[in-house]
Amino acid sequence: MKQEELKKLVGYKAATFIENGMIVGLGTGSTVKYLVEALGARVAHENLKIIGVATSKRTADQATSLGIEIKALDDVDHLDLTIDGADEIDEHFQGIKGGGAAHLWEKIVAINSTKNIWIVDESKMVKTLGSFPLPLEVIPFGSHHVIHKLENLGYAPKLRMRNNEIVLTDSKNYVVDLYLKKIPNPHELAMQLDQMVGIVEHGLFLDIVNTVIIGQSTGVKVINDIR
Ligand SMILES: O=C(CO)[C@H](O)[C@H](O)COP(=O)(O)O
Repeated sequence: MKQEELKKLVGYKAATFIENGMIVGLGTGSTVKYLVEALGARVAHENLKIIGVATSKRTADQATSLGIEIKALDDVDHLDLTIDGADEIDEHFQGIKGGGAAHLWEKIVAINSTKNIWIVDESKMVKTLGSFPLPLEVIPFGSHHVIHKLENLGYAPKLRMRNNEIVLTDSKNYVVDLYLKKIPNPHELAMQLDQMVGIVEHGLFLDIVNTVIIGQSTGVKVINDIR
């Protein structure tokens, strides 16, 4: 099966985890796009009543266009479940997110959610994190100094650009990707990055996910009760 088909498979599978009455965090990315598509179909044809909280403007726009009610995070008092994609997941189910520049909102939604499900194709499962560049959301003010400090630490930072323009997040911040190759101790790195002024949030999602749905060429694998 092609990667795109695996993304669709897990997106559609994840939509079946959503129950009537739930308040659901909706992630961002090309895999989540299929989840939202499937959820829109359930809302339209099964009279499913849910409220979605989107982790990006892109997801909010897609969900709204399909008739899914979207509320701002501060307009709900809890989230039952959040479903999101990931860029890498290691053997301890720690993850890297932010390939789509949405990890700040994604993390805020995730940590306010009772349960978190990640949906990935099998290429995202790795032994050790770090092949995927680690995204940081960085405040524009003083960002060159932050990048310089990261260079001095040997973290190979690169300001994310697209079509010769600096990429801006939904909060109008920059994204700096760290080309680390390997992250042997994600908790240690997360603590260090948490303490650096100017970095709003990093893409290490540690001890967050409860269920991972993996699209494999042999079918869908669901790993439950991770934590
Ligand atoms: O973290 C994310 C966006 O910030 C995405 O969830 C992650 O990049 C995976 O995206 P895709 O499903 O397109 O591979």
